[in-house]
Amino acid sequence: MVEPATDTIAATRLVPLLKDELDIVIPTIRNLDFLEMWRPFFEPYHLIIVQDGDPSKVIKVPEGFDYELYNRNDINRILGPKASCISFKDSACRCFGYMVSKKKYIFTIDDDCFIFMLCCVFRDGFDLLCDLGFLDFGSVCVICADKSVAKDPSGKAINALEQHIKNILSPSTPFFFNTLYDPYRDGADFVRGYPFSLREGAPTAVSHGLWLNIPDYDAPTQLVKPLERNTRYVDAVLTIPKGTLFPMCGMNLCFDRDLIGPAMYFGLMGDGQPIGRYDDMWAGWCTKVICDHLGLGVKTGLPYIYHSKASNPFVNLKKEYKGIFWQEEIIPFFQAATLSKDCTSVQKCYIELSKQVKEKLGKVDPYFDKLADAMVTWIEAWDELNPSGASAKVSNGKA
Ligand SMILES: O=c1ccn([C@@H]2O[C@H](COP(=O)(O)OP(=O)(O)O[C@H]3O[C@@H](CO)[C@H](O)[C@H]3O)[C@@H](O)[C@H]2O)c(=O)[nH]1
Ligand SMILES: [Mn+2]
Repeated sequence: MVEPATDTIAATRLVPLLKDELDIVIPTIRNLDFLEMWRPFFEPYHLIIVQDGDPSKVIKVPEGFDYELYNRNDINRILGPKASCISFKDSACRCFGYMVSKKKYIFTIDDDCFIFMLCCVFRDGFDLLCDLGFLDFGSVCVICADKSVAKDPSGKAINALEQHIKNILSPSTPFFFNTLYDPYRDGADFVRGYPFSLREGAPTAVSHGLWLNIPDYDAPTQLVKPLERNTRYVDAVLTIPKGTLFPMCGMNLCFDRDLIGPAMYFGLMGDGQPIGRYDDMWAGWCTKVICDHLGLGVKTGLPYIYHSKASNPFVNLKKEYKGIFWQEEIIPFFQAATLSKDCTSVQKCYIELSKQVKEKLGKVDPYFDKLADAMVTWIEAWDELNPSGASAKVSNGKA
């Protein structure tokens, strides 16, 4: 058993921020041994595991974690006919976890993502990861190849979840760009010329983290640059300006469920669908349009996680290829999308958006007709499981 560095355990045990207000959602078709690496950070939190693929397969959850696990049979049982809006055989299934959660915040992470400072948290983390087949022997930490404990500028071991929580609990600046990045971080502030009337900022709805080692590239880029690894750790958190879309990746993502949860539908992907790997992208485009409309902020940058496994670029190309040309029509659609002023809730915004998808993207491909209908089903299911006014303090679901 790999012993985590004691100072890290102590550091993480001291600050399990939002322990009872945040759920960690993990989509998986693999095993969950990766949780051992995250134990000091994740053990205090409730996990919602969405098991994709064959529901008869038993997914073993390491001892000591508080979790609920849903497979396809559970999704069908809970949602009935509305389960048709939840993708099968695609990481898009993770959005079911957002719907069944009872908490105010969600952090979602893939099962091949690690604390990128592996050797900084677990002296022998690499050996265990190599034993588990996640890494080739001889890998070195992408940041501190000498395997010393790397720290952030304040000298603390990096805690990805804590950074997301800091991002989400501090305001965003979507209306005017601050050139010194996030003005609410220690050691930064608003620069000269920044209007004082805007310094209160906007509520942050989304914190979008990044990845070291395997970057989240599309299949063509993966094919052209199979050996490219991201080793650039940029110590910055940025608000994505109002009116600007971005490609949201679901690998390392945190959001405020009360502020934007109903917009985080990851679409119809995978089995039986003409497209895959555009789940998080679709959710990100809908989310950003709605955040802009409601005056909410979206941040990107820290924290980084270490993404260990590249999915197969040829399989990815088959999943993505329609998306690669459809997105040349989808992006202008979202860039031009406007929501009426009586769209005062996320649900109303989302239903309005679904009507525009049907009207304007339905002519691109009949798939978007289906997707628009699924967007409505998603909201119906969300409202059924989350009757408005339900207390955010309701206890966790069953394991
Ligand atoms: O059919 C599936 C495939 C995978 N999963 C789980 O989803 C995540 C991501 O899977 P994986 O790491 O294999 O894929 P990546 O290409 O690295 O993922 C990136 O692309 C996006 C795909 O839409 C994804 O959000 C990004 O992270 C793992 O946890 C798999 O276990 C699944 O549930 N069903
Ligand atoms: Mn991956």
